[in-house]
Amino acid sequence: MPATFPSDPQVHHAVKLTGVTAGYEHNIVFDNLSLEIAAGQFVGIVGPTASGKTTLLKIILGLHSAHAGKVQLHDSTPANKVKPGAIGYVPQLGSVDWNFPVTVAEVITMGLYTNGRIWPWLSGQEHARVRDLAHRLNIDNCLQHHISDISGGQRQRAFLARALINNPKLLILDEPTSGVDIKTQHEVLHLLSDINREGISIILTTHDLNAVASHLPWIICFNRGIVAQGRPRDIFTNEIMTRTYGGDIVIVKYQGHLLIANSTPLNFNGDNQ
Ligand SMILES: Nc1ncnc2c1ncn2[C@@H]1O[C@H](COP(=O)(O)OP(=O)(O)OP(=O)(O)O)[C@@H](O)[C@H]1O
Repeated sequence: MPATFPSDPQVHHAVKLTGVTAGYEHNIVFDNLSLEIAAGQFVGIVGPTASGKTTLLKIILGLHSAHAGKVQLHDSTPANKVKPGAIGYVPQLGSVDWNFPVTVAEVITMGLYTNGRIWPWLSGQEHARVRDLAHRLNIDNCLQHHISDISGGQRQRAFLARALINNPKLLILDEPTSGVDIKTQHEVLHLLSDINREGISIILTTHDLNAVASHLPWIICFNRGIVAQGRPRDIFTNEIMTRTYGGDIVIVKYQGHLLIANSTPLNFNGDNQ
């Protein structure tokens, strides 16, 4: 198993972190972190809660400043100098206020305002782009619906369309598979694979280990630093899962598939004890 994604001088990087230390006031979340993600990669970051996954995404996005180290996007650009819109970001949808009075079309259109523009009118071309993206993501029939009146999977697609509206080269998603059923999780990951095949680099975080094991080509196990990274079949081992999560995860190989389960038995009430 390669320790890192092949480091080749010819490889263009979507993201390169060198010796990055980051955290909040007295809480250092990770120290001296180096990470390279090649352009065109589709990477899943997994790890226990509070292990620093969102903090890492915020550092890449330039939403949070590192205490030390260098953050580069697309080979040489300092992360905070990247053109607005060059990175598409889908935040954790758990943090969104669904009572906010906006329609799906307005959510998608908001993506156009990340570049600091203030005029509210869309050109004919921009209207067409909103419609095309909605069609592509199969939400064209709910463009005028209020965001509280659509399903979790449709909301995820609406925010994905918002992130894609500026044709980003890099797409970053924080837990895009949370809060939706297993079928929708697979649909979202299929959709992301299609988007990745068009040349967009993708980085996502997730707690859905089975979903990423079957859909993503490259996994980073993260717990306040990189525990391991590689292809799912090399990463989802009992040894690496124990190092990442402690002792609660077991891996079962069944008919050529990896099944990842919580090893803590349930009692009669269904509560973990
Ligand atoms: N805005 C903040 N201010 C202070 N501490 C924070 C802030 N955001 C996160 N933290 C702390 O930083 C650590 C890492 O949090 P982070 O959200 O990056 O973890 P995570 O792996 O994304 O968690 P989860 O899987 O639960 O979303 C935690 O100890 C958390 O309490």
